[in-house]
Amino acid sequence: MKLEFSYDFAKKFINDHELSEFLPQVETAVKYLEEKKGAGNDYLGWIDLPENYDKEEFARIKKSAEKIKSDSEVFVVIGIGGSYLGSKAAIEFLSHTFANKLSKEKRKSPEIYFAGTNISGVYLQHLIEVIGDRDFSINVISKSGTTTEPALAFRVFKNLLEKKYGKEGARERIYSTTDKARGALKKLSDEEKYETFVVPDDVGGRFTVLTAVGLLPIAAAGIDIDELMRGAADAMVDFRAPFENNICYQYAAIRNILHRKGKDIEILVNYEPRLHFVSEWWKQLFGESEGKDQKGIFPASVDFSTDLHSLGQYIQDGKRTMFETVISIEKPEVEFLIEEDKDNLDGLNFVAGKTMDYVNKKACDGTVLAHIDGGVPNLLLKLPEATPYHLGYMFYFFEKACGVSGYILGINPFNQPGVEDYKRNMFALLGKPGYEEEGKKLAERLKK
Ligand SMILES: O=P(O)(O)OC[C@H]1O[C@](O)(CO)[C@@H](O)[C@@H]1O
Repeated sequence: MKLEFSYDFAKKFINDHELSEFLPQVETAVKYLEEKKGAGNDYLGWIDLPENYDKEEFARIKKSAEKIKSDSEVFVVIGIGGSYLGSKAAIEFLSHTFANKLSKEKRKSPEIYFAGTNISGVYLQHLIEVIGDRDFSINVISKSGTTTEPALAFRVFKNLLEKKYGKEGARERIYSTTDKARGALKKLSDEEKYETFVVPDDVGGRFTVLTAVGLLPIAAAGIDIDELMRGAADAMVDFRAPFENNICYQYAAIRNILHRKGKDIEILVNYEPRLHFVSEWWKQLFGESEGKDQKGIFPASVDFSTDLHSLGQYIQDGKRTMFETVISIEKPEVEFLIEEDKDNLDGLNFVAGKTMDYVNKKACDGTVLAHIDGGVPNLLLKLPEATPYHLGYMFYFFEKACGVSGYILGINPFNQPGVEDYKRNMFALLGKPGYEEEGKKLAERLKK
């Protein structure tokens, strides 16, 4: 088993005939995607990426990762949105939970931190303090090269590197991932002769995890990127199957059927902290792809059992506008045994001799049943284990499901016009040349 999908716990909410009646819409969406006939069809490079990628660049990624591992105690990855979430998801999912806190010998790769994901001076200052006087390298990732958050962070770390190692030395420690021909970062990278990797033209930011955008940081974390790609390649083949054997299309269909019944929110649920950033990646993938033209399922996420003690009440009992997709990992990496306590003051001796994972899975089963009883359909995704192969497989599963689902919804899943509005306002308020008039109007509105 590579990944299992079941909608048994949504059947109470969907009549048998609905799925077969929905089939023509799925088939049209798939046709749009595979024949590249739909809106945004110039951004479909991710579809055959697992076999059709730049092998020379892939080898260079591995070589650079080895260099980073050998000459850096700290590696700072600078990027935002699709330029960081894929690698962050993979690194968190596949590494030791406290990797940055392990000794160098145990870690076998640098401490990895992300920057350019916010506009916080406090965050930057604290990260600089964490690096201290240790050797470090950076990977600046930006397709446009002008996104404010990473551009500001890059200024900071580029200066820091140049002060510490001189211009020549810094050049050896700056890895740049950007457009192959255009943009501010490409220009600088060429001038400074940084080791440069490409964000392909036909792959939008949120679909770039299997390009250099995701792969260099993932490889630098000591993760086997061949296995990641192998998983994605298998998914690419498996998810060309007809609907009845294709869990990717089934997932896309079911979420849309539920959406049309008023389930406007999909909550991605996990029971393992290592999945937290997979959810963050998934939220950008679906949110930026589907939320447009005043339509779309709102993608949310929770970390259970933690959030059962906060949002659990709402999910069980609040407005009935949501469904859940639960990801579980079948085989835990660690069998953590619960011991007998002679006083048994907490009354938990009845689980002594069981593993934490056993209890966790019972919490999951119990919650799924409680939530469907409360009117929340549950979809289940079972991942056999936390390996690069299975993650690559799941990344591709979600990417293709997102493309199909977006076309079912009747939007262009591959653009993101809405994210420009806040940027325009921010630039105007900051007094960026060319935005003066707009800036005055906005300042007036803020006074009221
Ligand atoms: O790689 P860039 O150009 O810095 O963009 C980063 C992110 O910003 C967005 O363009 C919008 O905020 C995302 O789609 C993208 O993932």
